[in-house]
Amino acid sequence: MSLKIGVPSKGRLMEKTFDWFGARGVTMGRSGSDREYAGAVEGVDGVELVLLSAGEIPRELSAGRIHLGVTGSDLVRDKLADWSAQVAEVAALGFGHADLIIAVPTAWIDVDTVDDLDAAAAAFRAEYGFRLRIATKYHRLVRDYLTAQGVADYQLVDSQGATEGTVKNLTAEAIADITSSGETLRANHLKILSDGPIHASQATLFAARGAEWDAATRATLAELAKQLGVKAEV
Ligand SMILES: Nc1ncnc2c1ncn2[C@@H]1O[C@H](COP(=O)(O)OP(=O)(O)OP(=O)(O)O)[C@@H](O)[C@H]1O
Ligand SMILES: O=P(O)(O)OC[C@H]1O[C@H](OP(=O)(O)OP(=O)(O)O)[C@H](O)[C@@H]1O
Repeated sequence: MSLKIGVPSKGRLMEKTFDWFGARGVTMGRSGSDREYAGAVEGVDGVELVLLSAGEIPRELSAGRIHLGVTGSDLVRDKLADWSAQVAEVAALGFGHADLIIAVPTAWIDVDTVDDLDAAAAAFRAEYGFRLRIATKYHRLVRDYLTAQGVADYQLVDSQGATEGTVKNLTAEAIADITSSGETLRANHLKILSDGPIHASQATLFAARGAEWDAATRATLAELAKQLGVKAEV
């Protein structure tokens, strides 16, 4: 059986993933045209490339349909319950850095921390009769974080894109989203709570604990890990 490795098929992580492996002597590329989601790996025998959306890689790892996968550490933590029981972190790849943060309108001069947000949420509910809305696609990470911080008087509203626009559009009062340059937040008159990020994400190589690891795939993993200069234990 060959070892299946899932890598992002497009978007901001794809090229840098190819570069990271290429710099270590493992060449990845699409096998056909730009539109074909099949790929080839050269440099280590027995590795099969599977091109997938970054957002789907956590689920494919969890199901054991791929042995290894590259995606953002934020996506694995958010999409998988008890993620570390399902996947092992093999290597942080040093690119795709982005912080998952909570942001509120710049005009909220009394709100700078999560504690302030907690107070504002209570006041909001008293005044408007419904819970303050936080727009996000990171439901698990945000919920776990706010629970740990003792914040309960809020509701999450789902936003799968253009999340910073929800405040202006009056569908949320605050947002929780990924930021890297901060440009999108600034452009939408939002400021980050000062407590630090919920999660500092980067592209990471994961191994699926539940994939079928037979003697052949284990041998391929050992060879690949040696070539990449990483330690891989599943
Ligand atoms: N502005 C940004 N700068 C750097 N990294 C980012 C930024 N926004 C998101 N990311 C990271 O990129 C990863 C997601 O990549 P991308 O947006 O290309 O995938 P996706 O939205 O899942 O794409 P797809 O539509 O293929 O599923 C996440 O891990 C996220 O942390
Ligand atoms: O801090 P910045 O450098 O401005 O980047 C942050 C933006 O990048 C991501 O959006 P993406 O480009 O993936 O689009 P999306 O809104 O469709 O998620 C993220 O959701 C932010 O909106």
